Amino acid sequence: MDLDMIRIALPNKGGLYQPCIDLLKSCGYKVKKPTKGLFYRDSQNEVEFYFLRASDIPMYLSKGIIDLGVTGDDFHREKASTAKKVLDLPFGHSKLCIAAMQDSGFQSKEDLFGLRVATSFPNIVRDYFRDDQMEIVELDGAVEISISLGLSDCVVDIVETGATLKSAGLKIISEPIFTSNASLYSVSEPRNKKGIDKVVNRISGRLIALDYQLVEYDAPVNILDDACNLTPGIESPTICQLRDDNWCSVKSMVKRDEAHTILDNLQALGCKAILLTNIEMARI
Ligand SMILES: Nc1ncnc2c1ncn2[C@@H]1O[C@H](COP(=O)(O)OP(=O)(O)OP(=O)(O)O)[C@@H](O)[C@H]1O
Ligand SMILES: O=P(O)(O)OC[C@H]1O[C@H](OP(=O)(O)OP(=O)(O)O)[C@H](O)[C@@H]1O
Ligand SMILES: [Mg+2]
Repeated sequence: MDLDMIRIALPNKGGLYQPCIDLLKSCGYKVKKPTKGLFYRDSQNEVEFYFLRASDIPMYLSKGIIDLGVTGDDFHREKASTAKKVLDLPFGHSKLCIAAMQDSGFQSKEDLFGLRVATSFPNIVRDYFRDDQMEIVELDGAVEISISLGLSDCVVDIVETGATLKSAGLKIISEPIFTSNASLYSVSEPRNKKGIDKVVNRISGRLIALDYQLVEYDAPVNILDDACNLTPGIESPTICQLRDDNWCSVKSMVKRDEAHTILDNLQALGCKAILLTNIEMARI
């Protein structure tokens, strides 16, 4: 084992796979899953990628076998992992919901006491219901079909849009029991903290870059204060004098989801040559 290399676990398939690859590539890592293999080394950046089941990544982290891993918060909780959450990632948003047949008549958690519940998250379900009489049927996947096959009376399953449950003739009962997204987790006692921090700084820089855009515009000096109030930036806007003394050029970071409203308001103030661009990477 090369101790200089940081070992990073990524889900080998499913909904988290491609967003993970895209995120790491955008951070400058060379990462690809070999057609048959589960390992790829990026020597230049001193990292090794291991492609594992999302549900197994918490265990590898708990045992200190890998340094960093991306998985869902639901699996982290289910496996009672000792890994430390480092970053929330902007994908893999889902909920664990209780569901039963549309015509079952079940309306609340209490209606399910003593019955059979099928799930891939037995520990979360046990903690939620706290009912010794309930039978928890553990399944690896395709949980939604277990009721119509006669294996269970209800399920606790991952829901994003609800389309899977709907097409299986199921309805959601009560509030979600767990809300999840993909996160970057770190081993709790790092052997190479410097190396881990380097990776984490790149990824958090990319997340900031995704959250913000760069606005540049020319403002008449008499409205400069008003314009800067609209675009205060993170530290402070950059201001350059134009050749024409009556005008300044301003550059500032703005939140992506506020950018277009800010552009409307800058234009209404009398600013010109307003440009909005994406940020590839940011180190704040
Ligand atoms: N439809 C979805 N939308 C958003 N996140 C999801 C969705 N399905 C699963 N996830 C999340 O992705 C992670 C991996 O889920 P899952 O176990 O389904 O992986 P998978 O690779 O699809 O494996 P499997 O083939 O066994 O289902 C979980 O943390 C889960 O919360
Ligand atoms: O609410 P929805 O938008 O329908 O998404 C939820 C479904 O997505 C996941 O399945 P996935 O796509 O991973 O397929 P899988 O059955 O192979 O896990 C999950 O296991 C649910 O079945
Ligand atoms: Mg899946």
